[in-house]
Amino acid sequence: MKIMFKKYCPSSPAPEDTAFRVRFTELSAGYAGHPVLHQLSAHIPALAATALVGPNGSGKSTLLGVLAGVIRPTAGELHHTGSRQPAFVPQRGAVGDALPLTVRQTVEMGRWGERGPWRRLTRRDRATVDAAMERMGVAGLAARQLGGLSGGQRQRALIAQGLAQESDLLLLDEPTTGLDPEARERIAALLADLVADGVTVVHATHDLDAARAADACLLLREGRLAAQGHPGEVLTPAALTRLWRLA
Ligand SMILES: Nc1ncnc2c1ncn2[C@@H]1O[C@H](COP(=O)(O)OP(=O)(O)OP(=O)(O)O)[C@@H](O)[C@H]1O
Repeated sequence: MKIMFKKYCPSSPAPEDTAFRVRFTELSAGYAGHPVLHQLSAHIPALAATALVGPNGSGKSTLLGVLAGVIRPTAGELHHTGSRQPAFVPQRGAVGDALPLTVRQTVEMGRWGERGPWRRLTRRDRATVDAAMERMGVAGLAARQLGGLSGGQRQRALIAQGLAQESDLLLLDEPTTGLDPEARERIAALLADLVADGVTVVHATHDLDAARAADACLLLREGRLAAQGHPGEVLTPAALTRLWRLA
């Protein structure tokens, strides 16, 4: 099993490097005594949005964890063309309501990878945090407790934490689940803006409209890749019926 981060060299990208941000081959992964992903081979296109779609338990979050580097593959190859560590935004429900954190403190945690949790943030760190909050439209909520926000506000604060990591690869676990249509649209528009600005976005989703708006789609079934390609080709009525009937 190999995991590789390629050194970033903007002046002379190899031709293949411009095409994908992550590529994996025969990738398997899971939890102690519980294999989940089985021999997946696919790539995540660079500077594009990729949707991970599949029924509950099909392995979307596990694949995000592998791409984020928090779950170690048990077999296969994983090749990153970027040199920056991916930024991972977990499911909103995984972030405790009871945590006594303000929005600003939450977003500041995005600098910990660079700074460490106990070091004072530099002026540049604070500017990065401010810019991330501004970008996600949560600057006006900076002093509010995370647990007291609406679902959409909280999701934007968590994405701002991801942005504060200044990665070129943003991984999001169900960023629009449980949100009303307006909040969903706002997040979809913000993610599209990030892609236009050079961020590669991968999001696990049950929201088929969000998946159809992506540039690429990986369809998972029981930890295996059922299809990959453009959402228009992958998310056909026949494929979706088959997938959910078998789920
Ligand atoms: N920490 C864990 N320890 C053991 N098994 C786990 C763990 N997390 C997930 N699993 C199992 O791995 C399998 C895949 O789960 P995963 O969360 O990756 O699927 P998913 O497609 O993201 O599901 P959902 O749509 O419900 O979020 C499931 O059988 C799940 O029970």
